[in-house]
Order: sequence, then C-alpha cells, then structure tokens
Amino acid sequence: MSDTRADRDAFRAQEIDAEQQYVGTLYEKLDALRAETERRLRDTLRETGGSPQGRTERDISARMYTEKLTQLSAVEHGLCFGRLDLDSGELFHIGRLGLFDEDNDYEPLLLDWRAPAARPFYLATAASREEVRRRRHLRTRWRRVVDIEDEVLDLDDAEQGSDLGLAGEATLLARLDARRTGHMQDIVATIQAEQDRIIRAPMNGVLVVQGGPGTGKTAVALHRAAYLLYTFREQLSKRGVLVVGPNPTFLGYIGQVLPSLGETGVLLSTVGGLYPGITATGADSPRAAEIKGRASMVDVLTAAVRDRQQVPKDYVETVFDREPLRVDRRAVSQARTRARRSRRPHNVARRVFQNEMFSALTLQVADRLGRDLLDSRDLDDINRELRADPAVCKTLDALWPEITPQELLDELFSSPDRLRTAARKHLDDAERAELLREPGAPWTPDDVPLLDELAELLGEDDAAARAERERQEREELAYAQGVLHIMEEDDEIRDEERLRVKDVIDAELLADRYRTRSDLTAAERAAEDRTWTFGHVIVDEAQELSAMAWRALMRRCPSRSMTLVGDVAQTGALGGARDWDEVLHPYVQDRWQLAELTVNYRTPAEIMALAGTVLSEMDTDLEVPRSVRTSGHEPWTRRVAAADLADRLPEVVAEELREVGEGRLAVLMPPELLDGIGADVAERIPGAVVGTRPDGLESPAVLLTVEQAKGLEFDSVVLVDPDGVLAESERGLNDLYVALTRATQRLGIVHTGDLPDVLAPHPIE
Ligand SMILES: Nc1ncnc2c1ncn2[C@@H]1O[C@H](COP(=O)(O)OP(=O)(O)OP(=O)(O)O)[C@@H](O)[C@H]1O
Repeated sequence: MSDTRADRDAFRAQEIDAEQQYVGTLYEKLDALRAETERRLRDTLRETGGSPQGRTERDISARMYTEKLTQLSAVEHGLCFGRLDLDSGELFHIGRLGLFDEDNDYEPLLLDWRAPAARPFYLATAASREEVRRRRHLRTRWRRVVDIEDEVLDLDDAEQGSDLGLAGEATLLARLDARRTGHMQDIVATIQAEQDRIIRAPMNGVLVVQGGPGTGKTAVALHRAAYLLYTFREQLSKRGVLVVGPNPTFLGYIGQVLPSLGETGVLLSTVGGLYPGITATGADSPRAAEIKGRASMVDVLTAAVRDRQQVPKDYVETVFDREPLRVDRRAVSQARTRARRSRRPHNVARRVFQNEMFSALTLQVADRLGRDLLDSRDLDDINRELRADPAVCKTLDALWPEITPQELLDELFSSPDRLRTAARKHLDDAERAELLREPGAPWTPDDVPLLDELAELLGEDDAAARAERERQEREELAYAQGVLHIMEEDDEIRDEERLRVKDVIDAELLADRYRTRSDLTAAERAAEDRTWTFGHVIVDEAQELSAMAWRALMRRCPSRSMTLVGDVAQTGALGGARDWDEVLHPYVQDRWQLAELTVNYRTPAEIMALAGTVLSEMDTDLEVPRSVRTSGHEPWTRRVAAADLADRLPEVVAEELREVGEGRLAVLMPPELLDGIGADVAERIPGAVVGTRPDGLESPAVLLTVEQAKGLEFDSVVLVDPDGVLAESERGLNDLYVALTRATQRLGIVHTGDLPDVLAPHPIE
C-alpha cells in the first residue's frame, strides 16, 4: 500500500468530490422540503371561511408550517458536518437535522446530531470505539465541501493508509482560532466527549455543571436545551424551556445559538426580566444588591405585608347613614386574626377580613336601630348598604388595603419608617440606609425577585376575574354545542360506518380549543405569565444568583428538572454562591448531581498560566482548566502614570487593535474608572463604544466593566487598573480571574502603580 504524499492528496481530493456529491443531494433534499412546506403554507393561508373547527385547525397548521420553514432555513450553513463509518460497513452522515429518503423506506440520509445513533460521533475514541471504524469531519463553506479530516479509530484497520493523517483536533482548533464575531456560534460539529455526556444527561433532577472559564459551559447549556427539546419534544413543547443568563448583553451574545440549531421554543431571560410588565432599568450598588438578595428578605417582606394589616389604637370613626360609626379595636383585631388564620395571601385574605368587619358593623348598626325589631332580611340589607357605602369602605380599606407588589415595594423602599418597622430584626441602620431611595425610582434587577416574592405573599383577589372567566367558558361551551349541533345536522347521511363529528370532537374539547387556540408557543405564553412553570430550566452563570433569585426560579420549576452551569471561582456578586451545596440544599437537599468540565477551549495556555496564579490565591480547591492550545502571545504589561491614563490609553488600545486586525477587542476596567474616563477614551479610538449597548459586541473595541464582560469573550483584552479591580469588591480576586480569562488570543495589562503581587512575575523556584 502506498502512502506517499501525492497519493494521500489524490485520495483526499477524490473523497472531497464524493462528499461534495453526497452533500449536494442533501441540499437538493432540503430545497425540496422547503418548497413543499412553502406550498403547504401557501395553500393553508389561502383557505378561507369554513367551520370554526376548520379555522382552528388551519391556524394550527399555518403555525406548524411556519415553524418548519424557520427550522429548514436555520440549518442551511453546515447542514452536514460529519460521517461515521461503522465496522458493519454502514456509513452515516451527521448534520443539523434528520433527512430521510421517502422513496426508499425512509432510509436515513442525514442523522440529526441529537439522535442516539449519532452519539458515537462525539464519544467514540480509539480505546472505546463503539463499532466506529472511522470518524470524518466535513468542513463546508456555503454549500461546498472544502475539506475533510479523518480519524481512523480502528488502529488495526487494513485501510489505515487512507487516514489523512490529521488529528481529530484540527477542526476544533480551526474553530477555536477563528476571529470572534461578537456573537456566540454553535459547536455541534465539534462537541467534545465530556461535553456530550452533559448535553445528553437525563432530563430529571438538578444537574450542576461546574467548570472553569472557557470550558464551554454556556455552549453546553444551550446545546443541552436543543437536545432536550429534540428528545422530549412533546413534553417540553407544552411547558417550554427557560434559559436564564446574567444580563441582556449576554442574552444578545448567545441569542443566535438556539435558532441556528433550529430551536425557537426557548425563553431566554435574565432574572430581572422574569416579571411580566416590569422592565428593570435601574442599578443597585453591589452592597444594596447583596442585601436585597438575602434569604432573610422573605421575613422583611412578610413583616411589610403584615404591617399593612392595621388595628386602630382605640377606634376609627366613620359615618354611615349620616350617623357616626365607630370601628373599634376589638372588632378589627378579631377580623384580622380570622383573616390571617385563613392562611391565604394578603389580597385574598382581605375578603375574609371584610366579611368579618361587615358582619360586626351590621350588628353595630342593628343595635343602634334596635336589633329586636329586625329580622335576617333586614340584617342582610344593612350589610349590603354598608358594603356599598364609600366612607365605610374607605375606612376598612385603610385597615387592610388591597395592594400590588409594585406599590408595596416602592413604598417600603421610599419610607424610612416603613422599612424600619419591617426590617427591625434583620437589617441595621446602615443596611436600611443602603436600600432607601426616592419614590417611583426605576426598578433594578434585584428588585424583581422581591416583587416576585411579594406577588406570592400578596396574591391576587381574582374572584371577579374568575367569575368572568367562568361566564365566558359557559358561553363558549354553549356556542361549541351549537356549532356541533349544526355540524350534526349537516351529517345528512346517517351512515353508521361513517365517522361522525361528535365521534371526533365533543363540545368541551372544541370549546377548549377556542380558549387555548393561540398563535403563541409555550415560551411566548410563559413570557407573559408570572406563574408559568417550565418543563426544564437552565441557568447560566448560576454562581451569581442570590438566595432571593433562587426562590423566584425554583417557583418556576416545581419539577426541579434543571441544569445549572457556573463556576464558583468566578462569583462576582457579593450574595452569589461560594459553594453549590449551600445554594441547593434548601430545595433538593443532597439530591443533585455534579458534572465537571475541565478543558479550556477559549483561553490560550500563556494567559491561563497567569490566571492560574490568581485562582491559587483564592480560597478554593478548584483546578485551573487545561487550555487546548497556545497562541504564541505572552500577556504584555504596560505601566502608565495615573494622571496620564486618559491621555495614553487610546494610543495603547489603538496599537493593540492593529495587532488584532479583524477581531474584537475589549478594554476592561473598574466601574468608577469607566465612568470617569470611558467616554473620553472611546471617543479617541475609532469604532470604540462604551458599555452594554446592543451593538457593543459587534464593534471593533468595547469598553466594559468586568461584571459586564462576564460570560463574554474577545480576541484581545486590555485590562486597565488591575489594582482597582482587586480593590473594588470583596470578590476582587474573582473579578480579576474573570477579566484575565476573556481573551481568545491576546491579553495586555495596563497598570498605574506597581503590578499587584498576584500578577507580578514570580521567580522560578
Ligand atoms: N467543543 C467545542 N467546539 C468548539 N468550540 C467550543 C467547544 N467548547 C467550547 N467552545 C468555545 O469555547 C469558548 C468558550 O465557551 P463558553 O463561553 O461556553 O465557556 P464558559 O465555560 O461558559 O466560559 P465562562 O465561564 O468564562 O463564561 C466559546 O467560543 C465556545 O464556542
């Protein structure tokens, strides 16, 4: 057997041609599927009129075809990226979706990467081949196959000579070395074995994925969502999947990954975005955020709610029937006790309070009129009149008002008295002062879990809304019965063999279809409903969540089917996690699984050596993830006098930008410095922007705080004032670690004093 270079090249060219032909037929198939789906959609939309049931079905079909079309166009790039050759002689091509040959007994033409049969593509190794003889990676550009790489796993294979001599890592490394675009890309073609095991882990229970920076936690979390939606489609399409990320910029950064995998049924949100109708535009100081995130805030809020259930010192006076009416302490106190004992939320228990009060006041009025002269109908009349009397209602409202979460929280944080009363046992003077703000101040992300908690404590007196809904349901049912009746009449031929309308659908089902007939997916409906519970919840940067945020999330996932990814070494929030068990114990005790990712795909070894020294300064036994590559660029440092920083920085950054070429660069600095010099510096760097603007990540250079850069990555990072980052917070080392690990190629450090010890070059021992 010959294995000269020329032979190998000829073999490769021949194989690329063969793959091109095959991939060409796959695209033809894809085009045909698109044309067919478009035709069906057009036909469906063209249908007009018809029975209500017909219309319902038409809407459902139109939605289905539209979704299918979206999915078919999402898989255009990199449709097929792999091939498995098995011992049995079978070949399977692997790609972004499944394609079948209808004319040939539905033989698979392309296996969806999530199908069980595709799994060896990610897992097989020479040591554990799983009957895979050869794994082939296909690199395509548009619809053209531009290269292939083979890994022959069967080392005794007689055909070994046909191995192209490329390591399986070549595709991966090419991907990792590529310039960043400002948006995360999917990794379906190069998922690694340790990642695959997490992506395909069972859906039930809580799975925690701990991994250092750049180990692919975010990528894995998103591919897991796609995998679960594929594997448990029916279950999850009803309840939806929620993916929680740390901030809107991050969501913008990851937003394209799931659509590129053909999945649109996922709600991406921050914790601050989980309360329908609230947009959190404000910001808390790190200290205020930490206080708001404490579990003890539940007690503060409970006390604040109870504080709204007032008992007068002696009595309050009102007027009824032009006579003064005393609402006295004993009656109110008794009514309040009964209402509290009902164990209902405040706004619902209010009905109990009012019933009690109106009964007590009825008797009081009856006494005034002479109770012996009155029968029960007279008492009912008085009760009704009292309920209709604005002055009496106002008095009772003041004692037990109906109140929304927004009103209560706004009043609590803008009233020193209310806050002192509610937080007496939990917050000291300084802590309370940290929370105080102007009435009507904008909501912050850390207010949202508090609002959510309050929504639970306050509840909603939905008796009127419920009655209205029941009335509507009765109407819809009657209407559906009418429709069915007409359809039955139309069934003129009384043929016992024929399927009749009522065999297919009954009135209740039809009415139900009207009600739930909606063009919204589960994810879209979930976004509008605070009480929605999801089929699965995935949390990224999970280490940042406060105790209050965990409560809000757990409410959205009573089944506890969750994937939590994060790194406790990167925790920046003062109220964030130091330890996963501490976070999870209150909800699932020790019933959670830990999976670890150990390989860093982002940060080159030269930079990780430096980041590693920072990690070792922390009080943790976490290991530095191993970098898969080197970049050939040692991190550089530059000392600039503090007074010259604003002047010199643009020139330093411009120099670095020239090195980066087409790539993306981030300048990271402490918040105060960014506030101080950010705008001036950005103005003098062409194409640079400051902060988390939506277009920020696409710009050649962006100036951010470390917190804003969490979870993101850039070709080059210039870290300014590491001392400031360290001093900024109790979690300064963690922040420094995050800052150092954002770069995929190059890192520079600009410092104004001596380099902090932890970054200074250490003598070799
Ligand atoms: N198997 C893979 N194939 C190709 N690229 C990968 C793979 N795994 C990870 N990457 C890439 O490595 C980079 C880091 O991944 P990701 O952002 O998911 O890491 P992370 O663990 O969430 O990092 P951090 O904790 O720092 O936020 C991304 O560019 C991602 O696309």
